[in-house]
Amino acid sequence: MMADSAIHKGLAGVVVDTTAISMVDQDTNSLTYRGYAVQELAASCTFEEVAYLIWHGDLPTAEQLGAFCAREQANRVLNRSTLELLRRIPETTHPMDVLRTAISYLGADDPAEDDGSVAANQAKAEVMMARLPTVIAADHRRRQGLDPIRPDPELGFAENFFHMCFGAVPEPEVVRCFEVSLILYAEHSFNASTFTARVVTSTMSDIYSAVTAAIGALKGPLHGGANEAVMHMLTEIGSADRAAEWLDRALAEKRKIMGFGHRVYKHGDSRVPTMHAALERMARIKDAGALMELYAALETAMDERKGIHPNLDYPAGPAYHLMGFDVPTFTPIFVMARITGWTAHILEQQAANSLIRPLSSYTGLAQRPVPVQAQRRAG
Ligand SMILES: CC(=O)SCCNC(=O)CCNC(=O)[C@H](O)C(C)(C)COP(=O)(O)OP(=O)(O)OC[C@H]1O[C@@H](n2cnc3c(N)ncnc32)[C@H](O)[C@@H]1OP(=O)(O)O
Ligand SMILES: O=C([O-])CC(=O)C(=O)O
Repeated sequence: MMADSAIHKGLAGVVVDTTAISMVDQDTNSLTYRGYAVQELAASCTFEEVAYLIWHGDLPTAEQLGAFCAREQANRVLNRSTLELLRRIPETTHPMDVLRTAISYLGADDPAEDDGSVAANQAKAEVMMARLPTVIAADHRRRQGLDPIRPDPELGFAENFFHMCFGAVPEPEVVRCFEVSLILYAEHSFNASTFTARVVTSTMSDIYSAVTAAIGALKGPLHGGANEAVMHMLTEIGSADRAAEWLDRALAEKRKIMGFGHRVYKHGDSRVPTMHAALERMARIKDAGALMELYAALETAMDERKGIHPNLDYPAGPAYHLMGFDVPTFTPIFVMARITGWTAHILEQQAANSLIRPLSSYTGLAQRPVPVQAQRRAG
């Protein structure tokens, strides 16, 4: 094969493979999952329906959805050894590291014979989707010195997460705002964490290794970690009247403004209007006018100074804060949703695999002889 000697730093603009899972179109500023606009899915579907769609290519019938939800509900409970593991992880550990460890352990603890088949990996993906919220909620409660709450099989995926975190399910509008965020976070083509999962899969490694690596990639603040960083930033700024001055200083210090900019969307993130509307609903419910003024002031100042628009993490961070989650839970919630996209891509990569191994252009020293030992030791 002929080598392409051009350097594509960060693989920007490089098309590395095909996918039939989602389409991110920067020209029309749109995002579709299996051909459906994400805004329409967010308006009328449950997260469980969207998960099924991402995995199977079509929305489920009532019968398919019933069977899928029954499996999800049955898979939620953590076994004793996983609970023991969670108790032994230091309390100072970031929840993303807790999740990375938990998924890695789930793989080690999986009694299934790993034949790597589509059916086996689909079943493992379902188990991860069902168990991740239980791990995240147990860890959320541990930070407050509270015992875990068992999942409630009578509740839907989103409702059950609130139940396991807080021991209560809030009003339906809050649950719906949360569910909308999960739908928007579920899938986004070849983003850094999904690509990481595909790289690991391309070596014919196993699904748990691919998801563990993807969690590590998502944690960084240039990717999923930005939803936590947004909340820290808003807290640091404090109030709307300080936003412009704070931004000028941050830009002068060459800081990256969290929740703004995107590798693909240069005219605004397709998911932001839907998540912004959910955030506004949350702000009305929680009477959070001051936070919304600060949010708008920073957005306006960033547009005026740099012409850079918010990405999904900008409205998602404050929305999760208003829902009552502590900041370290924000990126794990992203994982709860993106597990669907990651595992769909792992299955797609397996179905038409080619080892992912790009080239690099060497800039180090020219070849030179290894000095004899006496010369080496003399320095
Ligand atoms: C769900 C998600 O993962 S969405 C992304 C979440 N991440 C963030 O919100 C972190 C903040 N954003 C960023 O760091 C970037 O916008 C990224 C990493 C998301 C995208 O980066 P890239 O595609 O590499 O854009 P790039 O860094 O080339 O930006 C182009 C220019 O805009 C500037 N820019 C882009 N985003 C930002 C930002 N958030 N704050 C300040 N300047 C920015 C860059 O400094 C660069 O300026 P320059 O040409 O003067 O050097
Ligand atoms: O696509 C990206 O590069 C990042 C992103 O928005 C996502 O993963 O949801």
